[in-house]
Amino acid sequence: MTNFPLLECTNDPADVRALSREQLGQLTQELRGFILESVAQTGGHLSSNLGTVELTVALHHVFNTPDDKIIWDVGHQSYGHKILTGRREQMHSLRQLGGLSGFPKRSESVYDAFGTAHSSTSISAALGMAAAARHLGLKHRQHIAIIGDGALTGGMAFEAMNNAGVTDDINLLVILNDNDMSISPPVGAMNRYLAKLLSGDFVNNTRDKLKKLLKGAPPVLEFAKRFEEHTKGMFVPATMFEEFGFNYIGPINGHDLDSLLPTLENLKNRGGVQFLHIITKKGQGYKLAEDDPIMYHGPSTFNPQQGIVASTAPKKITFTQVFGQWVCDMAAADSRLVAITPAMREGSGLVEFEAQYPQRYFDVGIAEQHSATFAAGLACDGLKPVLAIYSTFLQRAYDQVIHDIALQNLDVTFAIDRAGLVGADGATHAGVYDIAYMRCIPNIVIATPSDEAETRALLSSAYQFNGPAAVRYPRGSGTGAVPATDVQPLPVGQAKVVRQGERVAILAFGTLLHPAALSAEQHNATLVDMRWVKPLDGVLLAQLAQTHTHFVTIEDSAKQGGAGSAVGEWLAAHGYTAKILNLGLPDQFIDQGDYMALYAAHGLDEKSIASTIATFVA
Ligand SMILES: Cc1ncc(C[n+]2csc(CCOP(=O)(O)OP(=O)(O)O)c2C)c(N)n1
Ligand SMILES: CC(=O)[C@@H](O)[C@H](O)COP(=O)(O)O
Ligand SMILES: [Mg+2]
Repeated sequence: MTNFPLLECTNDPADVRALSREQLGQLTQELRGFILESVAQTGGHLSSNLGTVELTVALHHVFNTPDDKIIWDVGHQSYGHKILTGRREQMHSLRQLGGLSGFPKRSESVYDAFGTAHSSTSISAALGMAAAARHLGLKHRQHIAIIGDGALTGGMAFEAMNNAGVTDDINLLVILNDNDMSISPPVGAMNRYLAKLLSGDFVNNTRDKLKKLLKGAPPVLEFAKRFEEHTKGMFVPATMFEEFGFNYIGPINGHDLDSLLPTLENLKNRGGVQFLHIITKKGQGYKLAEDDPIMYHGPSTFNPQQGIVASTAPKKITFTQVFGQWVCDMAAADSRLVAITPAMREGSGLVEFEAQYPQRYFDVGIAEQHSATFAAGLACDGLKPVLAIYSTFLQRAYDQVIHDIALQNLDVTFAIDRAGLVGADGATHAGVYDIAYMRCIPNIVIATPSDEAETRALLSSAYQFNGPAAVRYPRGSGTGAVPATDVQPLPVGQAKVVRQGERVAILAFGTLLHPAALSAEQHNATLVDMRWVKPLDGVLLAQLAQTHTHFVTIEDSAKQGGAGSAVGEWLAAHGYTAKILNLGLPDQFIDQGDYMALYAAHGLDEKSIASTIATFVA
């Protein structure tokens, strides 16, 4: 690693507060260089972090952290903050087992005022803290929420602003980090509105008039004065943020310390609800990331000199790609199909679909609740919406799934990606609750394919099912089973006996079928690819219960309330008394790490499964 002389002496925000203006400039350069080299070695969220370097330095210089509270929305841009708050030397462990989390985490540092990772929570949390400070008489404490233009598309941000704008006697500063990007290009009317604030009528007019007014003033003062109440009132039309009750300031250049520092100093002592709009560039300072912020949003390891080089080695197709291919093929076969993503076009495999079917593609922004009810609305008119959504983000739309879709038995297909553990993103992104939270909902059917080929077929089954239907599949690839090219479905609620044995029945839900196969051989057990959590294959279960004494269930999701619980309930309800062992994830949050290692640590690799089953059947 390069030497970073000033950064290496900066161990605490108190050190940042002590730096001169000139040193702060040097610190931003070193911090940016360190982030690039460090993320290149570990992988992680690069572009967003490069874009918030100046803001991070300015915030820690101006505010009195950790007493003042900084809340990073999503938190994928908090690496600079981690580095300046005593975690520089642990950055090599970022997103790895036992290492630093890729997101702010209260248990990791006193400077991480609030744990984030799911978007659009920062204003609510900061407002809560600000209200608590008022209640506790902590008059001087500052509460700062930093939210991106992508995260601002989330409904919670508006709920919080709606509340904040009428809350008296609090210190709340919302900083909108507007880089005109979500993961993919931003969508929606809010994006258009922000663009309007930056362009033409609004800013140019204002700037020209202010220039005249402030002619001769030194540059720093020019910025500070620009925000004085009397000039603002005279020249700047009210923004929607002002209509919400905020004092709107900006837009200013978020890479220019001479703009950021005086503005933040000015805001620090103002009190009330303030809204600062800064303009930044995702990937700032690293040309490759500036040019392709999507590619550099969350890269794995790479050489910073070369940039990301596409591997030439043959790669297994991922589950996401299976979905991406299927949705295009099914759309070709059925003109009623429309596809929806809440801001995860690339991650959900919808790039090609958008290219082929732009009129049938909907990116609704980071708005999972809305995406579900929007799907419901489409279904009411006979369209067949496919909602592509990560398991962890579907949690956001729970009531919409129940109340707006299932209760009305609407024909919506859920393509649930990132089911199971996801690896480097850790507990915040784990897709391990979906089986438990969905299987209690009437009307819905839920499939758990064991490989890529089955994923495609079960997507067709779910799509053809007339009602809400979900297919959950993991990140990455599986056995490499080549999917068919047709869109033939498998029957709903029918499992597949993979191996016929006796006495012991191993019922696998999803891809853990494969590591369980060894145990089936060892114990001459029956091995079943259950395929469906709901409905369970009752006919097969009854046969097995009459001929087997021991049942083992296995799933890559939370055991409590999961697929194994469903089997246990079924056996009990039908009066069977077979012994049952449920294998799955425990009742605890599982932090980041290599996901194979994490499954092994929780007894879900081939070897551990074999030994647990051996003990159970002995
Ligand atoms: C509820 C939720 N949905 C989706 C995501 C996935 N996600 C992470 S970052 C991101 C884009 C955020 O854009 P923005 O807030 O503008 O930050 P930027 O990446 O531009 O720095 C998305 C969609 C998430 N973290 N949380
Ligand atoms: C911060 C965030 O929520 C996303 O960037 C997420 O990390 C993407 O995950 P995948 O890499 O699995 O698409
Ligand atoms: Mg953005």
